[in-house]
Amino acid sequence: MEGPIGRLREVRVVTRPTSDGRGTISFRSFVIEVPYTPELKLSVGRVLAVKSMGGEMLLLEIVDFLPLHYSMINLEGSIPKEIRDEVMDEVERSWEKGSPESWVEVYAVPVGYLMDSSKVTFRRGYSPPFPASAVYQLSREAYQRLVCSSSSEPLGRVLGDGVELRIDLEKAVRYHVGVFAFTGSGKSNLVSLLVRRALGTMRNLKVVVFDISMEYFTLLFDQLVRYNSRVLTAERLPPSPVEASRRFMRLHVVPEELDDLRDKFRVTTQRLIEEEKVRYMYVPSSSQVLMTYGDLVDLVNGQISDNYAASQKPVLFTMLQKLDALMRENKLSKDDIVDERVNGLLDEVEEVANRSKLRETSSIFSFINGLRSYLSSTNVEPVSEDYDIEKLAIEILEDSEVSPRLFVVESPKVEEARFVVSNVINEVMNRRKKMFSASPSVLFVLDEAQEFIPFDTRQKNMSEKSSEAVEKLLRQGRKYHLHSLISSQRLAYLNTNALQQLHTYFISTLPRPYDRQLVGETFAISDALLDRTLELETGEWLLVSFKSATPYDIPVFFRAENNFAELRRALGTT
Ligand SMILES: Nc1ncnc2c1ncn2[C@@H]1O[C@H](COP(=O)(O)OP(=O)(O)OP(=O)(O)O)[C@@H](O)[C@H]1O
Repeated sequence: MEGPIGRLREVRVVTRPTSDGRGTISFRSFVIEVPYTPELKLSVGRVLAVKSMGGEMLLLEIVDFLPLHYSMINLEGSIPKEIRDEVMDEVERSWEKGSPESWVEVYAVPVGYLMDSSKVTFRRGYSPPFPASAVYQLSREAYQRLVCSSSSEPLGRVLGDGVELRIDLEKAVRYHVGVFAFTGSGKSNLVSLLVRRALGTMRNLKVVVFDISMEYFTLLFDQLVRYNSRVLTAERLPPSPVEASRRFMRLHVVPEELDDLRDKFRVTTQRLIEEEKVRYMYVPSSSQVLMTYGDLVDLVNGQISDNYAASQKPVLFTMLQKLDALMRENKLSKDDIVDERVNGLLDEVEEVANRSKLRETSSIFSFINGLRSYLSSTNVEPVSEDYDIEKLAIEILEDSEVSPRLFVVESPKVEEARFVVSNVINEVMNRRKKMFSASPSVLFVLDEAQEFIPFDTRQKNMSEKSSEAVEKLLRQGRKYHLHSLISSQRLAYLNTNALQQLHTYFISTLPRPYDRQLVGETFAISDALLDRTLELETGEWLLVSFKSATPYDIPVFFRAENNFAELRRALGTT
């Protein structure tokens, strides 16, 4: 620990209603008086320690600070102007040289840890601090031990003191990651940086980026070149690689910062097309969405609860039992697509209906016939030799050194993107569940996540399906080594069940108080700390993590490395 910087003067408790309005939440805040000198260096996010009743040091994090001068405290408008000016001239001069009458009021909040100062060890807990006690600043080494993992390349530098921030990416990925910030704060830059670091440090990881804004082809360009990879587009490209590369480039915006690399991009894209790294993926139009066994069970259940004559209901229950037996026997899940195996079942149910002496005009017969004609009209065999979602799922799960590691799946049409997201995730999860091995690990990246897991799925086409798939991935994915990184502009628009599954949050400017309050409540962090995110510049982030990215759950403000700079370096153009 370094020498004392000041003394604890006051403890305040702030209480407010929770963001859902159902209860209240309180935060403690401390006021520390620090003597002012022109050399004094303070920054938001710095960690302090103060002696507590339990004998250990209580850790606090700075959320704000304000210089004060004794002469200004009672300098009200009732004092003649001439005297006010004279006092203020004096005070202004004092900031340059320091004065015993000036000090800095530092506001800090407890971060939920106590420190044994002799061994520099930390444990979770809270113990009330003694008022008027000396407050210390943590040494650089102690701070590093608190917030930095030893593994992986740095993600950036801590704001204020420049410590390199290294996080435990493997653990962060395992427990799912969220990136939340107002548009233009650097979300896609950070997401790309995280993908880059994850591929670099986790040798057994594959990454699948679902891209509706068509940004990641450029943001991860060097990574696509470096690793075996696939960029999958729903656009049919011309057969000639030169033409195809021109067309493909037209579909993508090369950011201004990389304008000088436009030619290099075009020529290399042509190579990627020749190597089949960039290729067309067949996506059935939404009208061709195929019925799953889950849909069929729902349909039969729907028939049972409809106004059917009582005489038909036992037959429908028999149909459910037979369906259940068929699924068990064939190890089918509710996400598997219905196929010709259902035909036999329909014959049996028809037989039961006949034996029950139901009238020929009974609606159950038209239900069975409807299902038969659906089965004969859908071609559930692969439509063609095209690369499709099934092939993608197979490649994602392929555990071989030569199989692709990075996939960018482009679909700018939101409804289609939801279809792709839900089908890819379901296909990968179902296949993985039937496998003996949980290798490789897979990270699914969902940018603009509000489109896939919206708060309200009722109004949006296909969003119920994508929301269900992503929620399942977030809940069950970890045991199958399937993980997720989601990014969005507004937390309020997202499905809250999904948010609770994320253990690591990167937050930049979130202008709406509700969004900040939601994060505060999820991680029990003070509003005052989250309010500081309003002052963050592009590329600056607050990292909060629960038992994952950092050794202890201490919120860290940092400046992320610039993804574009790394891209340039990798392309040898710096
Ligand atoms: N860490 C960083 N260092 C330097 N510049 C950065 C950093 N992060 C982002 N920028 C710059 O800020 C700009 C916006 O970044 P980015 O496109 O990632 O924001 P965004 O939040 O994804 O925006 P949008 O929501 O509009 O897509 C880019 O020009 C990028 O170069």
